[in-house]
Amino acid sequence: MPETVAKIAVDNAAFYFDKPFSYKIPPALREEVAPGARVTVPFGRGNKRRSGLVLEFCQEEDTSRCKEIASVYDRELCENEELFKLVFYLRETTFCTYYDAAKAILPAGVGITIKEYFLLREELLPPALTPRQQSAVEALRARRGRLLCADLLAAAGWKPDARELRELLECGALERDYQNRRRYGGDQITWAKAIPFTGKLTPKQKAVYDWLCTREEGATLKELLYQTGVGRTVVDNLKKKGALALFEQESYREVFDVAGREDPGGVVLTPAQAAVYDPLSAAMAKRAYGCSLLYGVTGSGKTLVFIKLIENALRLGKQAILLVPEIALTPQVITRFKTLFGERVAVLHSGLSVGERASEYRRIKEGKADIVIGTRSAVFAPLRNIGIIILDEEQEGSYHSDSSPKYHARDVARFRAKYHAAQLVLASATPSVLTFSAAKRGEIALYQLPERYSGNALPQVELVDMKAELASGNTFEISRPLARQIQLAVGAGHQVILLINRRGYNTTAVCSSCGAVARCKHCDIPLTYHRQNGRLVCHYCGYSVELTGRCDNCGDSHLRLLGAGTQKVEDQLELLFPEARILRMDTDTTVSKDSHRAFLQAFAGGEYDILVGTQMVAKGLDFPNVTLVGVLGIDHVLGGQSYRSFERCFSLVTQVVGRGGRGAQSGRAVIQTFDPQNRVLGLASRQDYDAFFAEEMQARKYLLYPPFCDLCLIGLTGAKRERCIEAGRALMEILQRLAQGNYRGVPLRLMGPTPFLVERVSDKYRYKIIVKCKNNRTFRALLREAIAALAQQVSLRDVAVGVDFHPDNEI
Ligand SMILES: Nc1ncnc2c1ncn2[C@@H]1O[C@H](COP(=O)(O)OP(=O)(O)OP(=O)(O)O)[C@@H](O)[C@H]1O
Ligand SMILES: [Zn+2]
Repeated sequence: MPETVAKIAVDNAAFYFDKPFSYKIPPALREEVAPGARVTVPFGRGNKRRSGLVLEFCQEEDTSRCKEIASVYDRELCENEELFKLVFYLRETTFCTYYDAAKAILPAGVGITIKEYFLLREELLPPALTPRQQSAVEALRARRGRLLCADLLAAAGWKPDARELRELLECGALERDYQNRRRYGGDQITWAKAIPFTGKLTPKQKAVYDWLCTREEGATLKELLYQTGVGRTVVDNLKKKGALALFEQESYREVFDVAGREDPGGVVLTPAQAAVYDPLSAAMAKRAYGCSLLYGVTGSGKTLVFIKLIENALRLGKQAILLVPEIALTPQVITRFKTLFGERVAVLHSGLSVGERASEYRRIKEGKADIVIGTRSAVFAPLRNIGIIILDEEQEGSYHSDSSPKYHARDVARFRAKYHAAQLVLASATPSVLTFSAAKRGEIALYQLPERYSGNALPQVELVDMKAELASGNTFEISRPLARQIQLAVGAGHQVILLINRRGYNTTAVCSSCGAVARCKHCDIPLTYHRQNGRLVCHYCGYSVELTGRCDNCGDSHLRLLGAGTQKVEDQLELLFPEARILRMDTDTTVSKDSHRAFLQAFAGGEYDILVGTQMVAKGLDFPNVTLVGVLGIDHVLGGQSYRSFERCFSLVTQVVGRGGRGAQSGRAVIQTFDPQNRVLGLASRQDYDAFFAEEMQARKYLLYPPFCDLCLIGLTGAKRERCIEAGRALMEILQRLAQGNYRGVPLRLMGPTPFLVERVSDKYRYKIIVKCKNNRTFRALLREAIAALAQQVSLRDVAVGVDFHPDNEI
């Protein structure tokens, strides 16, 4: 008799092993188990519990070797056919596992962790026990016969595969037991507070304790670790000694309420804006999929068009998703939309606590919200009846996920818009070359807003030659022309935004005796000095050391700080403009969740004259009183290694220049560079996107880059460099063989293996093979086959293989 089994993909699989396993469905779970359900199953020889995703039901003749599903913990995807289909789409197009795809689609916090215990069965204990078995049994008895796996191993001094442990399991005296724990309730953040203490402390513990004593009300654990540079264990040991207390506290709320209300009907579009709105709203009413690019200069009122389009969607009984590239942008946008649409707006982004996200998710699922605003992952919002999806600043790199699944929000949005027969609108003042070329070829519709709403011209841009500044004796980060403009603007009661393209006080520490740069122990990257905690910090892995001035390379005490960061510029501004009120915003000052909103509100309210910040101040913000924008450190972007460096530089300059002159007064911008003759900067300062686009297309055609081909990066990661290279060479050979065999005729260019720009991160070596290709089903089949063939070579299994179809930083 054939029996129905569930095909299940498990968590923690390498993607070439990610094939469904058959499991029997116990009668008690018949009702609950369905395709899309997340379940726990016994897996492998030890029958350890794993999470898994039910893909489908099947009839099988011989089920004698099938195990049974243990429990069901989540049915989210059973109830949503579209999102379940998205799992398969993500796996096919991004080379992730089924389970990772499901994890990305469902909100964080819906997941579970599985805790593993041992149970003692006294009656089955063998008569004679070894000393270690004896201590294990005693430890179990002390806990009424049930102990966490790890604790039992520690008590007995066993490794997980110890023979003495296996004996007890085999005779049944020990039994494994599992408990699912929902990772919920993340609204809490952990705080630490010093307790009067006189006992002995290690030097590290003492340093932490002394720092904490300076904080009367305590500090968040995160800040404590940042400021003192120690690991969590030091803190835990202090707690054990009774020198500090850890406690949980409710975090701030980011899903805030807004005071006023405004009727969206009161928003009146200009004729130019209406010319964009009319055809798009007509298309929405027709209920057919469409994709368009809204190319509108900074300050042209794209947001107003979004508002009206979304209002129209609601009128048609439909729903909307608005994606923005940065958390920093959400407060302004959310305030605007909440004022207009109130409760109908839900917010989803990574800055929310797990609890907040779960509650917003629920509101969306229950149909209490129809407008979802958020960053990349909000594209997965469980709306059932989407009319429009908008990607604001569609060219931004943050729409691509760097961890598995390495999806691009634009692709997911397209999938969803097609499913719902909805409109997909990509908006930008500087569209990506890819999107603009698609619009030019007529593959997607093109709408333009060439004028600012205010009628003002775009700000006038001045390029300042920093070589000349240096030559004339100004060693400050701020050039004299910029300083003069700041003086004028602040004097007139206007506001200024300064963009600095780095964080930290100084970028690097260099030894003036031997010339060595202070580098991270675990990554091939220089450390960055942070003044707030007086430490050199690795921006890749978080490693940090105290800055002593001593060079690790030669031992001399001649370590000097080089380069300029936000903190240093802030200091110099204070010197130059002692009267001005300065606000610095970067990832270090905005660690706490609510600070973005608080800072931006204060700036909007006129509490500050100058806003200094990293990229987070460059985009999307709308402050009518800003008339001057200064750009420092743009040369870093220009000199970037990516084929998109010029595009990024052009976009960044345009965006930041566009923050000025949005209100009644016109704006000005000053860009400091060591390369004032640079063509891209020249085009950017004239805001000539069309000329830039034409040049860029020529270069890309000549050098073969997107849109003239697709890119694919195959990453090889492992603890040993030689193994990565070896695996890379083997994979190259396999790819070449396939391309000359069954896949003859598939367009393909292979390069590599070469190291990543940063070869080692967190003690792992990283190599890459770059493939220029046509990313379609055939190519992906070839790639799958090649990786599966590589996985056959057992000797290379310690190298992890990953695939990225948007490797913009590495090519
Ligand atoms: N139809 C309109 N009615 C009233 N105000 C408008 C209208 N259109 C634009 N504005 C105002 O003009 C300013 C710029 O608009 P908005 O912020 O939407 O520009 P944008 O195109 O999104 O710019 P950016 O690309 O720089 O983000 C805003 O203060 C906005 O309120
Ligand atoms: Zn590091």
